[in-house]
Amino acid sequence: MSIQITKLDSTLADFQKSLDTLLAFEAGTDDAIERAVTGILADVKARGDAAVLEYTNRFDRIPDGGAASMAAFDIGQDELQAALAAIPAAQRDALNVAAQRIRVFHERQKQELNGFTYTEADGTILGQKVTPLDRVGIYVPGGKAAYPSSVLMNAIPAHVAGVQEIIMVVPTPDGVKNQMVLAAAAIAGVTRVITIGGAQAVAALAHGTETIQPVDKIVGPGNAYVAAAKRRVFGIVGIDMIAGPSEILVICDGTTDPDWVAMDLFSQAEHDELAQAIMLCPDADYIARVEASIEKLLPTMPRQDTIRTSLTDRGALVKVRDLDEACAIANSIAAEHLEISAENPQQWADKIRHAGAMFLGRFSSESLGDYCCGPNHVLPTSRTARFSSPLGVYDFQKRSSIIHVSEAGAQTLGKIAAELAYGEGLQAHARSAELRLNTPAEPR
Ligand SMILES: NC(=O)c1ccc[n+]([C@@H]2O[C@H](COP(=O)([O-])OP(=O)(O)OC[C@H]3O[C@@H](n4cnc5c(N)ncnc54)[C@H](O)[C@@H]3O)[C@@H](O)[C@H]2O)c1
Ligand SMILES: N[C@H](CO)Cc1c[nH]c[nH+]1
Ligand SMILES: [Zn+2]
Repeated sequence: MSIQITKLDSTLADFQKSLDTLLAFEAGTDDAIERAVTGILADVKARGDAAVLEYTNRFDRIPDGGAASMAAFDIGQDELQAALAAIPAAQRDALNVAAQRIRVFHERQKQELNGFTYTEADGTILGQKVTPLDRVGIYVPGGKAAYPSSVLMNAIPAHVAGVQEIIMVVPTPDGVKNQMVLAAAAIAGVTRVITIGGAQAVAALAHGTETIQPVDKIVGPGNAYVAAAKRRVFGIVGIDMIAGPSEILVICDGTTDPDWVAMDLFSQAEHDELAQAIMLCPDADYIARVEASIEKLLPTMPRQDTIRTSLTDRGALVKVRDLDEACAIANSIAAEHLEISAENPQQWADKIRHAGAMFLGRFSSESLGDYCCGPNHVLPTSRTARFSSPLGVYDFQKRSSIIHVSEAGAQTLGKIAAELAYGEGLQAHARSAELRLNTPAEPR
């Protein structure tokens, strides 16, 4: 069955409109999903564990009539270690190497984020103290596929930041626990694993229940229900970002093997029917070759229905005037993943301002970044890369300002503060500063 992937041409008058239509998707804004999530959040807040239990039994199709109590969803450290010991050695080795590379990258990130202090001539000390969050919830998606790599990507930066308690939630559809997910949790040092998912898990982490203590922040990707729930609990807890369905944008100069590019597009399309996969290229012949590769390779793919829907609904092959224009379009799309599959990729990367992660050169397939390069794979989607960043150590830390004013400093700063406070009509502020002056000023 041939695939109808959208073809756009940037030289045509209706190009921008067609592109906007293709991109018009916002995670967590579907009305029906919003209504369902609002109900679930309120119910879990009101009824706690009983509601989480009911929703989990129903949405995750827990067998044998469902679990009788929340205890059934808790996975102890023994079970995590047993899973680590039981998985094939090749999987264990791959997880360990990936974990180590992710740790090294995030340790480097932590060094960049250290606090600082400096002392002024009059002895006043100013600075910034960085402290980890106490307790975080990490959401690991598990509805359509299991993601051991997402366990590592969420938990390792939390660990590196110094978070003491990492509570992981992950749904187990049909009650099936993925052993690699449990093994990854053992490697990443997760404190507690609870096999619940969706909006009910987000609600439990945010509000707390009889058996789950509320966390300070919830991080991690998920489907539209998870995204909508995170949006709604923001303020009660912190959230990292809304990381929704995956996206890939490939800028290609037309010299990469077209099979490579086709498979790179598939790699994100296979996540979700709502995933987005787009290629920008100035060479019409090459675009036709990529299309032929898509046709050739799709029947070989196990998840071809998902890929087909994703490419049909949210995929595109775009003919651009040149790579400069490709970079401008890439900035407006602000994709989660941007591959620059071209000679001298750095010259084009210099022109990119908005992308969750950039993969430079034809050997940097996005799939390597998903698993083991080291940088985080939890990335902003739905054009939010314009204002947000990959999940990182900074998401698990906060900053406190340090202000230690000397007596001499209080003389200079007191006069300035008082002047500004009177200007704002705030007497107490002004007097508080003036009382510390060696030569007290008369109240104004
Ligand atoms: N950005 C990233 O780093 C990243 C990484 C991995 C996966 N992803 C994305 O995460 C998403 C994972 O989605 P998923 O569905 O596989 O797993 P998920 O864990 O996000 O969602 C499964 C849960 O959704 C809830 N749900 C499903 N249907 C429902 C309904 N009708 N009503 C109420 N709740 C319902 C259930 O509670 C279920 O447990 C995909 O879009 C994938 O592309 C992103
Ligand atoms: N590409 C996903 C982020 O959009 C992450 C992932 C996990 N496993 C495979 N891929
Ligand atoms: Zn992926």
